[in-house]
Amino acid sequence: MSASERIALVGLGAIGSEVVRLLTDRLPTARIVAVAVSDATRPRSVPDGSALIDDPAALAAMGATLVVEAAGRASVEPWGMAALQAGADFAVSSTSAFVDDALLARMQGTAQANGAQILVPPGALGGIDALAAAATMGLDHVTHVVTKPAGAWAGTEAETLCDLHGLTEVITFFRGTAREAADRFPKNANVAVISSLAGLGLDRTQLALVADPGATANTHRIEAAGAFGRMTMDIENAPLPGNPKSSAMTALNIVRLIENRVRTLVI
Ligand SMILES: NC(=O)C1=CN([C@@H]2O[C@H](COP(=O)(O)OP(=O)(O)OC[C@H]3O[C@@H](n4cnc5c(N)ncnc54)[C@H](OP(=O)(O)O)[C@@H]3O)[C@@H](O)[C@H]2O)C=CC1
Ligand SMILES: O=C([O-])CC(=O)C(=O)O
Repeated sequence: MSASERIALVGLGAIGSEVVRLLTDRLPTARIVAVAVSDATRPRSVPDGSALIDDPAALAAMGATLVVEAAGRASVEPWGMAALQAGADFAVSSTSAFVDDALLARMQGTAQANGAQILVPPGALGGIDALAAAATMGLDHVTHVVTKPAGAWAGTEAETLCDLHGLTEVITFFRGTAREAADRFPKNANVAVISSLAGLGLDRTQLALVADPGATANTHRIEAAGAFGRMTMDIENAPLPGNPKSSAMTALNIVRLIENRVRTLVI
Protein backbone atom coordinates (compact mmCIF):
# COMPACT_ATOMS: atom_id res chain seq x y z
CA MET A 1 0.00 0.00 0.00
CA SER A 2 1.32 3.38 -0.83
CA ALA A 3 0.80 6.27 1.56
CA SER A 4 -2.25 7.07 -0.53
CA GLU A 5 -4.01 3.71 -0.05
CA ARG A 6 -7.63 4.14 0.97
CA ILE A 7 -9.38 1.17 2.60
CA ALA A 8 -13.11 0.39 2.62
CA LEU A 9 -14.35 -2.33 4.97
CA VAL A 10 -17.48 -4.28 4.07
CA GLY A 11 -18.80 -5.68 7.37
CA LEU A 12 -18.27 -4.38 10.88
CA GLY A 13 -19.07 -7.57 12.79
CA ALA A 14 -16.70 -9.86 14.67
CA ILE A 15 -13.97 -9.80 12.01
CA GLY A 16 -14.41 -6.23 10.76
CA SER A 17 -14.36 -4.76 14.27
CA GLU A 18 -11.22 -6.70 15.14
CA VAL A 19 -9.52 -5.48 11.96
CA VAL A 20 -10.37 -1.88 12.90
CA ARG A 21 -9.09 -2.41 16.45
CA LEU A 22 -5.80 -3.93 15.31
CA LEU A 23 -5.22 -1.37 12.56
CA THR A 24 -5.89 1.51 14.95
CA ASP A 25 -3.22 0.11 17.29
CA ARG A 26 -0.65 -1.05 14.77
CA LEU A 27 -1.06 1.15 11.71
CA PRO A 28 -2.57 4.47 12.74
CA THR A 29 -1.76 5.88 9.29
CA ALA A 30 -4.21 3.45 7.64
CA ARG A 31 -7.05 5.45 6.11
CA ILE A 32 -10.37 3.64 6.45
CA VAL A 33 -12.45 5.82 4.16
CA ALA A 34 -15.69 3.83 4.37
CA VAL A 35 -17.41 1.10 6.36
CA ALA A 36 -20.23 -0.78 4.64
CA VAL A 37 -22.96 -2.60 6.56
CA SER A 38 -26.35 -4.02 5.63
CA ASP A 39 -28.26 -1.21 7.35
CA ALA A 40 -26.50 2.14 7.77
CA THR A 41 -29.45 3.69 9.60
CA ARG A 42 -28.55 1.68 12.73
CA PRO A 43 -26.15 3.80 14.77
CA ARG A 44 -22.67 2.36 15.30
CA SER A 45 -19.22 3.67 15.92
CA VAL A 46 -16.96 3.82 12.89
CA PRO A 47 -13.33 4.94 12.68
CA ASP A 48 -12.76 8.71 12.52
CA GLY A 49 -13.19 10.00 8.99
CA SER A 50 -15.05 6.91 7.71
CA ALA A 51 -18.34 7.16 5.87
CA LEU A 52 -20.99 4.59 6.87
CA ILE A 53 -22.70 3.23 3.73
CA ASP A 54 -25.09 0.41 2.84
CA ASP A 55 -25.47 0.82 -0.92
CA PRO A 56 -22.77 -0.61 -3.21
CA ALA A 57 -23.52 2.24 -5.64
CA ALA A 58 -22.05 4.63 -3.05
CA LEU A 59 -18.67 2.85 -3.04
CA ALA A 60 -17.15 4.42 -6.17
CA ALA A 61 -17.34 7.94 -4.69
CA MET A 62 -15.26 6.82 -1.67
CA GLY A 63 -12.13 6.49 -3.82
CA ALA A 64 -11.09 3.26 -2.08
CA THR A 65 -8.05 1.49 -3.46
CA LEU A 66 -8.60 -1.65 -1.35
CA VAL A 67 -12.01 -3.02 -0.35
CA VAL A 68 -11.97 -5.71 2.36
CA GLU A 69 -15.05 -7.91 2.70
CA ALA A 70 -15.95 -9.59 6.03
CA ALA A 71 -19.73 -9.53 5.78
CA GLY A 72 -21.27 -12.71 4.36
CA ARG A 73 -21.67 -14.71 1.18
CA ALA A 74 -24.50 -12.56 -0.20
CA SER A 75 -22.36 -9.43 0.07
CA VAL A 76 -19.55 -10.70 -2.17
CA GLU A 77 -21.14 -10.13 -5.58
CA PRO A 78 -22.63 -6.64 -5.05
CA TRP A 79 -19.73 -5.16 -3.10
CA GLY A 80 -17.06 -7.06 -5.03
CA MET A 81 -18.40 -5.94 -8.39
CA ALA A 82 -18.71 -2.34 -7.18
CA ALA A 83 -15.12 -2.43 -5.89
CA LEU A 84 -13.63 -4.00 -9.00
CA GLN A 85 -15.59 -1.75 -11.39
CA ALA A 86 -14.11 1.20 -9.51
CA GLY A 87 -10.62 -0.26 -10.04
CA ALA A 88 -10.10 -1.16 -6.34
CA ASP A 89 -8.61 -4.48 -5.25
CA PHE A 90 -11.13 -6.67 -3.44
CA ALA A 91 -10.10 -8.94 -0.53
CA VAL A 92 -12.65 -11.65 0.23
CA SER A 93 -13.43 -13.45 3.50
CA SER A 94 -16.76 -15.03 2.52
CA THR A 95 -15.03 -17.22 -0.03
CA SER A 96 -17.96 -19.66 -0.01
CA ALA A 97 -19.37 -17.34 -2.70
CA PHE A 98 -16.79 -18.84 -5.05
CA VAL A 99 -18.46 -22.27 -5.11
CA ASP A 100 -20.36 -20.51 -7.91
CA ASP A 101 -17.89 -20.86 -10.80
CA ALA A 102 -19.83 -18.42 -12.97
CA LEU A 103 -19.67 -15.72 -10.29
CA LEU A 104 -15.93 -16.17 -9.85
CA ALA A 105 -15.40 -15.98 -13.63
CA ARG A 106 -17.54 -12.82 -13.85
CA MET A 107 -15.62 -11.19 -11.03
CA GLN A 108 -12.26 -12.16 -12.54
CA GLY A 109 -13.38 -10.69 -15.88
CA THR A 110 -14.35 -7.45 -14.15
CA ALA A 111 -11.04 -7.34 -12.26
CA GLN A 112 -9.10 -7.80 -15.48
CA ALA A 113 -11.10 -5.18 -17.35
CA ASN A 114 -10.42 -2.62 -14.61
CA GLY A 115 -6.81 -3.42 -13.72
CA ALA A 116 -7.79 -4.65 -10.25
CA GLN A 117 -7.15 -7.86 -8.30
CA ILE A 118 -9.29 -10.23 -6.23
CA LEU A 119 -7.29 -11.10 -3.12
CA VAL A 120 -7.95 -14.23 -1.04
CA PRO A 121 -6.22 -13.97 2.34
CA PRO A 122 -5.58 -17.28 4.16
CA GLY A 123 -8.59 -16.59 6.40
CA ALA A 124 -8.57 -18.87 9.43
CA LEU A 125 -5.79 -20.97 7.90
CA GLY A 126 -2.02 -21.11 7.88
CA GLY A 127 0.26 -22.88 5.41
CA ILE A 128 -1.62 -21.68 2.33
CA ASP A 129 1.64 -20.33 0.90
CA ALA A 130 3.21 -23.80 1.08
CA LEU A 131 0.13 -25.54 -0.33
CA ALA A 132 -0.10 -23.13 -3.26
CA ALA A 133 3.62 -23.45 -3.95
CA ALA A 134 3.39 -27.26 -3.75
CA ALA A 135 0.51 -27.27 -6.25
CA THR A 136 2.88 -25.93 -8.89
CA MET A 137 4.48 -29.41 -9.06
CA GLY A 138 1.15 -31.24 -8.93
CA LEU A 139 -0.72 -32.63 -5.92
CA ASP A 140 -2.04 -36.18 -5.43
CA HIS A 141 -4.48 -35.44 -2.63
CA VAL A 142 -5.55 -32.74 -0.18
CA THR A 143 -7.77 -33.38 2.83
CA HIS A 144 -9.03 -30.69 5.19
CA VAL A 145 -10.69 -31.38 8.54
CA VAL A 146 -12.57 -28.53 10.26
CA THR A 147 -13.29 -29.16 13.95
CA LYS A 148 -15.30 -26.66 15.98
CA PRO A 149 -17.05 -26.69 19.36
CA ALA A 150 -20.59 -28.01 19.01
CA GLY A 151 -22.01 -24.54 19.71
CA ALA A 152 -20.17 -23.07 16.73
CA TRP A 153 -22.30 -25.25 14.42
CA ALA A 154 -25.57 -24.00 15.95
CA GLY A 155 -27.98 -22.54 13.43
CA THR A 156 -26.51 -24.60 10.57
CA GLU A 157 -27.56 -27.79 8.82
CA ALA A 158 -25.42 -29.68 11.37
CA GLU A 159 -28.45 -29.52 13.67
CA THR A 160 -30.32 -31.85 11.33
CA LEU A 161 -27.35 -34.19 10.73
CA CYS A 162 -26.58 -35.00 14.37
CA ASP A 163 -27.86 -34.40 17.89
CA LEU A 164 -25.73 -31.25 18.07
CA HIS A 165 -27.01 -29.93 21.38
CA GLY A 166 -26.89 -33.30 23.17
CA LEU A 167 -23.45 -34.39 21.92
CA THR A 168 -21.31 -36.36 24.37
CA GLU A 169 -18.57 -37.29 21.92
CA VAL A 170 -16.82 -35.98 18.84
CA ILE A 171 -18.82 -36.49 15.65
CA THR A 172 -17.93 -36.09 11.98
CA PHE A 173 -21.28 -35.03 10.57
CA PHE A 174 -20.16 -34.26 7.00
CA ARG A 175 -17.69 -35.76 4.54
CA GLY A 176 -17.56 -34.64 0.95
CA THR A 177 -16.03 -32.22 -1.49
CA ALA A 178 -14.90 -28.73 -0.58
CA ARG A 179 -17.51 -27.31 -2.96
CA GLU A 180 -20.35 -29.04 -1.12
CA ALA A 181 -18.96 -28.20 2.33
CA ALA A 182 -18.67 -24.48 1.58
CA ASP A 183 -22.00 -24.37 -0.20
CA ARG A 184 -23.91 -26.05 2.64
CA PHE A 185 -21.99 -24.39 5.51
CA PRO A 186 -21.22 -20.86 4.28
CA LYS A 187 -20.82 -19.46 7.80
CA ASN A 188 -18.34 -22.12 8.90
CA ALA A 189 -16.51 -23.55 5.90
CA ASN A 190 -15.28 -20.61 3.79
CA VAL A 191 -11.85 -22.09 4.46
CA ALA A 192 -12.73 -25.07 2.24
CA VAL A 193 -12.63 -22.73 -0.75
CA ILE A 194 -9.29 -21.28 0.34
CA SER A 195 -7.53 -24.65 0.69
CA SER A 196 -9.11 -25.66 -2.65
CA LEU A 197 -8.09 -22.57 -4.59
CA ALA A 198 -4.55 -23.03 -3.28
CA GLY A 199 -4.43 -26.75 -3.98
CA LEU A 200 -6.53 -29.24 -5.93
CA GLY A 201 -9.70 -27.29 -6.60
CA LEU A 202 -13.21 -27.46 -5.21
CA ASP A 203 -14.12 -30.91 -6.51
CA ARG A 204 -10.93 -32.83 -5.64
CA THR A 205 -10.32 -31.44 -2.14
CA GLN A 206 -11.89 -33.67 0.51
CA LEU A 207 -13.52 -32.03 3.54
CA ALA A 208 -14.62 -33.40 6.89
CA LEU A 209 -16.66 -31.24 9.27
CA VAL A 210 -16.51 -32.20 12.95
CA ALA A 211 -18.37 -31.08 16.09
CA ASP A 212 -16.50 -31.56 19.36
CA PRO A 213 -18.48 -30.96 22.57
CA GLY A 214 -15.23 -30.60 24.54
CA ALA A 215 -13.44 -28.20 22.18
CA THR A 216 -12.83 -24.54 22.88
CA ALA A 217 -10.90 -23.75 19.68
CA ASN A 218 -11.70 -23.85 15.95
CA THR A 219 -9.12 -26.23 14.54
CA HIS A 220 -8.04 -26.98 11.00
CA ARG A 221 -5.90 -29.88 9.74
CA ILE A 222 -4.80 -29.89 6.13
CA GLU A 223 -2.89 -32.89 4.78
CA ALA A 224 -1.44 -32.79 1.28
CA ALA A 225 0.87 -34.98 -0.76
CA GLY A 226 2.38 -34.63 -4.19
CA ALA A 227 5.64 -34.42 -6.12
CA PHE A 228 6.89 -31.78 -3.65
CA GLY A 229 6.64 -34.22 -0.70
CA ARG A 230 4.06 -34.17 2.10
CA MET A 231 2.67 -31.54 4.42
CA THR A 232 0.43 -31.45 7.46
CA MET A 233 -0.87 -28.13 8.77
CA ASP A 234 -2.57 -27.96 12.16
CA ILE A 235 -3.92 -24.78 13.66
CA GLU A 236 -5.97 -24.26 16.84
CA ASN A 237 -7.69 -20.90 16.54
CA ALA A 238 -9.20 -18.83 19.29
CA PRO A 239 -12.75 -17.89 18.28
CA LEU A 240 -13.64 -14.20 18.11
CA PRO A 241 -15.77 -13.04 21.07
CA GLY A 242 -18.30 -11.46 18.70
CA ASN A 243 -18.91 -14.66 16.73
CA PRO A 244 -17.79 -18.10 17.95
CA LYS A 245 -18.04 -19.46 14.40
CA SER A 246 -15.23 -17.14 13.25
CA SER A 247 -11.57 -17.49 14.23
CA ALA A 248 -9.44 -14.52 15.27
CA MET A 249 -6.83 -15.66 12.73
CA THR A 250 -9.14 -14.44 9.95
CA ALA A 251 -8.82 -10.86 11.18
CA LEU A 252 -5.09 -11.28 11.76
CA ASN A 253 -4.56 -12.45 8.19
CA ILE A 254 -6.47 -9.41 6.88
CA VAL A 255 -4.29 -7.10 8.95
CA ARG A 256 -1.20 -8.87 7.61
CA LEU A 257 -2.44 -8.40 4.06
CA ILE A 258 -2.96 -4.67 4.66
CA GLU A 259 0.39 -4.24 6.42
CA ASN A 260 2.19 -6.01 3.59
CA ARG A 261 0.85 -3.39 1.18
CA VAL A 262 2.57 -0.72 3.29
CA ARG A 263 5.85 -2.36 4.20
CA THR A 264 9.14 -2.06 2.42
CA LEU A 265 9.90 -5.62 3.61
CA VAL A 266 7.06 -8.03 2.80
CA ILE A 267 6.73 -11.22 4.87
N1 LIG B 1 -12.21 -16.83 5.13
C1 LIG B 1 -12.27 -17.39 6.33
O1 LIG B 1 -11.41 -18.19 6.73
C2 LIG B 1 -13.39 -17.02 7.24
C3 LIG B 1 -14.49 -16.35 6.78
N2 LIG B 1 -15.50 -15.99 7.62
C4 LIG B 1 -16.63 -15.29 7.04
O2 LIG B 1 -16.43 -13.89 7.15
C5 LIG B 1 -17.71 -13.22 7.15
C6 LIG B 1 -17.79 -12.25 8.33
O3 LIG B 1 -17.71 -12.97 9.53
P1 LIG B 1 -18.05 -12.27 10.95
O4 LIG B 1 -17.36 -10.98 11.06
O5 LIG B 1 -17.81 -13.32 11.96
O6 LIG B 1 -19.63 -12.01 10.78
P2 LIG B 1 -20.59 -11.13 11.67
O7 LIG B 1 -21.94 -11.74 11.54
O8 LIG B 1 -20.03 -10.91 13.02
O9 LIG B 1 -20.60 -9.68 10.93
C7 LIG B 1 -21.16 -9.49 9.68
C8 LIG B 1 -21.10 -8.02 9.32
O10 LIG B 1 -21.39 -7.90 7.93
C9 LIG B 1 -22.41 -6.94 7.72
N3 LIG B 1 -23.21 -7.36 6.55
C10 LIG B 1 -23.99 -8.45 6.43
N4 LIG B 1 -24.53 -8.51 5.20
C11 LIG B 1 -24.06 -7.42 4.55
C12 LIG B 1 -24.25 -6.90 3.24
N5 LIG B 1 -25.02 -7.53 2.34
N6 LIG B 1 -23.62 -5.75 2.90
C13 LIG B 1 -22.83 -5.11 3.80
N7 LIG B 1 -22.60 -5.56 5.05
C14 LIG B 1 -23.23 -6.68 5.41
C15 LIG B 1 -23.22 -6.93 9.00
O11 LIG B 1 -23.86 -5.65 9.06
P3 LIG B 1 -25.22 -5.43 9.89
O12 LIG B 1 -24.75 -5.32 11.29
O13 LIG B 1 -25.78 -4.17 9.34
O14 LIG B 1 -26.08 -6.63 9.62
C16 LIG B 1 -22.10 -7.11 10.04
O15 LIG B 1 -21.47 -5.87 10.28
C17 LIG B 1 -18.75 -14.35 7.22
O16 LIG B 1 -19.20 -14.67 5.92
C18 LIG B 1 -17.95 -15.52 7.76
O17 LIG B 1 -18.53 -16.76 7.43
C19 LIG B 1 -15.42 -16.25 8.95
C20 LIG B 1 -14.33 -16.91 9.47
C21 LIG B 1 -13.27 -17.42 8.65
O1 LIG C 1 -13.08 -19.26 11.39
C1 LIG C 1 -12.90 -20.43 11.08
O2 LIG C 1 -12.19 -21.22 11.75
C2 LIG C 1 -13.46 -20.97 9.80
C3 LIG C 1 -14.73 -20.39 9.36
O3 LIG C 1 -15.55 -19.96 10.13
C4 LIG C 1 -15.01 -20.37 7.93
O4 LIG C 1 -14.19 -20.83 7.15
O5 LIG C 1 -16.09 -19.90 7.56
